[in-house]
Amino acid sequence: MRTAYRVETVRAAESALMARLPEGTLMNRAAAGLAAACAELLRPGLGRRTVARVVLLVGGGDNGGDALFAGARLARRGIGVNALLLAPDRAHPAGLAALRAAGGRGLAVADIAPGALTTLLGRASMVVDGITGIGGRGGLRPVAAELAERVTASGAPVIAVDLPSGVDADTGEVRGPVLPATLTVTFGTLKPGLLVDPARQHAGDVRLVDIGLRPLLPVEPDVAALTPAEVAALLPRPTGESDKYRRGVLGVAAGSARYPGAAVLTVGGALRGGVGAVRYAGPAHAAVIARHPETLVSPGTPAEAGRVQAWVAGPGLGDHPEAERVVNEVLAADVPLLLDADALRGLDPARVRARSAPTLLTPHAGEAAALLGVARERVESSRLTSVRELAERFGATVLLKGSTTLVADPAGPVLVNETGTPWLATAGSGDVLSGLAGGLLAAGLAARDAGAVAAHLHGLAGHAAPMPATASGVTDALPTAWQSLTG
Ligand SMILES: NC(=O)C1=CN([C@@H]2O[C@H](COP(=O)(O)OP(=O)(O)OC[C@H]3O[C@@H](n4cnc5c(N)ncnc54)[C@H](OP(=O)(O)O)[C@@H]3O)[C@@H](O)[C@H]2O)[C@@H](O)CC1
Ligand SMILES: Nc1ncnc2c1ncn2[C@@H]1O[C@H](COP(=O)(O)OP(=O)(O)O)[C@@H](O)[C@H]1O
Ligand SMILES: [K+]
Repeated sequence: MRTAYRVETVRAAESALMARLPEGTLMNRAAAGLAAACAELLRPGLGRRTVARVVLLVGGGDNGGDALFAGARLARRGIGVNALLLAPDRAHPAGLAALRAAGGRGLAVADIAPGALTTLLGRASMVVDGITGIGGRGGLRPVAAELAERVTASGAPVIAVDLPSGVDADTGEVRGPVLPATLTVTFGTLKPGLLVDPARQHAGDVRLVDIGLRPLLPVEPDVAALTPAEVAALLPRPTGESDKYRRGVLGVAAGSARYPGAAVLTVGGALRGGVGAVRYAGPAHAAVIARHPETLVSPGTPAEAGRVQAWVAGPGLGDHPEAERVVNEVLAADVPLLLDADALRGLDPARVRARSAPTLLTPHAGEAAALLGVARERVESSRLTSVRELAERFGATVLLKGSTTLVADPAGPVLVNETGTPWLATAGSGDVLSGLAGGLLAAGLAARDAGAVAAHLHGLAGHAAPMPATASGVTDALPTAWQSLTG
């Protein structure tokens, strides 16, 4: 797993580690990793014998200290380094002394004329952002924000130290001005904000520098991303003893006379979720059988459909009374259940909490907002907080779809999917995801794993589908995605 820890945990681990090591060791390790990353990016320029010039943005904390010590290392290699000090009286004293001793310059931002600043930034091969790291509070303050704007306008590549300045390390929220980076060099461990949008979008590529923190971090992270190998290990595979019933049967209650396509797409995803069979129950049975002849179809409701190991309900059900009956029946079934789309409308947390079998809810931001009684924008800006709140409120696993797909249980780490692509934002692709995750539930995966594995495969299929991707194209690309994981 790629793991991320919140600031409080990082600080506790850092203090425990610092107590065992000579003063300055951790900052020295951080600065060495940062300088190496900068030098690597500068190398092509140096090869053409252009003069490399680096500008450091230095805040009043240790994030600025990292930048200054890294700048000193670069200056010792003959690179021109200018440090712009936002709080000159609080700039890391040892870091500033090291930079000056190595031939670099420290300048108070307030003392630089606007024209001189434009020239400095215009000539910079790169800008190193050491304004704030894990000590940053809220969006950048006015002086830092103005400087950030000038840097962005200059077009110079920005290397963020630990985090892009202005983002919330713990939640991935961005509440005000921020300095977007080309590359973020982070220390000891990833922070949740480097994995979760909108902050993640500002981090560029992320490189983790080992400073020896890992053994001091708790086993359980706050946020994690499954690696491809971990996803591959979770994929259900038939064995010699398997038959179609033992592999799992998924029931699908989706689609309506008005939306038959939702049934077709959900079943399509379900058939590629590693189950032995898919039962479809509902009014779109003719459309389903026409497209997927391997489906066991019936026109009735879930209670009449026969035995299944899990249910998926919701996509395209519509909002008529029959849809309500369908949702009531699957809520009463004592097997794992995935509820999406129309099945989420007005869903009562008490009814979900009362279930003894696992429940997986898969809202997009609008559906999540309705369930939480907040505005959609609040969910989009606070994805991590929102998914945790929903999981807690419903006592269920929640997969929040969108620019970063997150899967949360009421307790424990939130899983983030890293394979997604905005091409998946196409009508019906969520239906495919529901079927796929439902298939994995029926095959025996825990709700959290089913959600995370489905999101991973769905993202890979989104990349593999012919452009521009359609929901049917994503469905058809799922075997390619599956095979890319299993070799
Ligand atoms: N601990 C360790 O072992 C290691 C830590 N390491 C490094 O230390 C970093 C943490 O350092 P830190 O704790 O000093 O906080 P930091 O991120 O520099 O921010 C505080 C400064 O920012 C300012 N400021 C705050 N908000 C602001 C805003 N919105 N807009 C503008 N300014 C704002 C704030 O001002 P103040 O509120 O005090 O007025 C203060 O000056 C960490 O990310 C990593 O890089 C590495 O060396 C590895 C070892
Ligand atoms: N900006 C985005 N980046 C990556 N994935 C996205 C983005 N927007 C939507 N998606 C994905 O596209 C799918 C859309 O699902 P959903 O909103 O339920 O649409 P529909 O109801 O039309 O099927 C989800 O898997 C979601 O995570
Ligand atoms: K920073």
